[in-house]
Amino acid sequence: MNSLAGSFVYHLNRRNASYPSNWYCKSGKQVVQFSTRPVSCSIAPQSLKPVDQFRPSKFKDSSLSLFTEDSEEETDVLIECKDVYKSFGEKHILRGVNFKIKHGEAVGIIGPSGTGKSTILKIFAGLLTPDKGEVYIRGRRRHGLISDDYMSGLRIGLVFQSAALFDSLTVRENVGFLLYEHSKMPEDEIKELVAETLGAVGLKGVEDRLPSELSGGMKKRVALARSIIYDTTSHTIEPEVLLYDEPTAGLDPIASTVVEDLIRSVHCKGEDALGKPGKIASYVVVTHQHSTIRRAVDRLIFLHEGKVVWEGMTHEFTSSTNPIVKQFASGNLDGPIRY
Ligand SMILES: Nc1ncnc2c1ncn2[C@@H]1O[C@H](COP(=O)(O)OP(=O)(O)OP(=O)(O)O)[C@@H](O)[C@H]1O
Repeated sequence: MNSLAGSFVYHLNRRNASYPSNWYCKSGKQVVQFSTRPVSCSIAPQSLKPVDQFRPSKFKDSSLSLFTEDSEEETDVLIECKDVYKSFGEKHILRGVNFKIKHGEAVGIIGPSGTGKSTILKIFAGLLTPDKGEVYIRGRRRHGLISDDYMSGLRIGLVFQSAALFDSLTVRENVGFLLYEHSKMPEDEIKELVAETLGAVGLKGVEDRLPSELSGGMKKRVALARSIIYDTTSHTIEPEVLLYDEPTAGLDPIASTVVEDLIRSVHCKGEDALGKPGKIASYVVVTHQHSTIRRAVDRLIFLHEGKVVWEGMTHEFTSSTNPIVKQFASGNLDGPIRY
């Protein structure tokens, strides 16, 4: 697994794609670690609609690539990969990846190690560019990096494998980081919002702790809180899509269940720990864990040797007759997947 140094909600902002390695937040504390600016990409402030009423807009700008078909099915598509290729030097990782994720879906991307699952998430987030092929987000072609001007307004949250909290900042400062740094919200409102957001992920009374005083599972929940918090005073909408890279890696089975349920709870079809409807419209989880596959997602996309080899509903996974899926599901050493 490739893990990035910084990881949370990313602001896609062309002017500030990177920070110097020694970097200080407003409070004067050194937070370093970022090679890439934390972004909470915001999809153009549109009229706020409940997520179940949302349909992607059509754009008139002819310089943007659009879906050519105008069917209801196409307008429901949130993310589309069309024949995406990506190599790192001689390593040809993605070799013609095609799939669509619809608005509102909870999708898992699974497959053997090194097959390019995290690479796909990074392409969605604009941290990497495909060598060939196209990625569309809400019908708008993602040409390049987080600097994509026209993607301004798109909110994509990332929760990476390591919680990647700033060690020198308290939980409150970590969760409220973007608001302290980039919003005009008064500090007491941020404090209140941070407490509420931590409550939504089932964590109360830990605001003044440092990350070193938390368990692994708690850190992941703090990272999740950091990715779902947003400036309630601005016109931007809540995160459109959250991308989770191995959110349960390294957790014991019970801590995994807590995180899996949490992922469900912040989805618009769920209910958070405070009993409120979740705010995340759609999410994509990259995982190896069977419990996460079963519990946290509805549909699966199976990647092998750089291509999608199977797609299906989660309940179809264990009964699939596809030899690659069968081997992966059973953990058998014999089969088409070679290590
Ligand atoms: N920036 C990079 N530079 C060079 N190689 C890279 C880079 N990013 C990824 N790779 C390589 O690409 C391959 C795919 O990596 P990726 O992390 O996407 O796989 P994965 O399917 O998520 O793997 P795992 O399940 O083990 O986490 C790996 O061999 C990795 O070493």
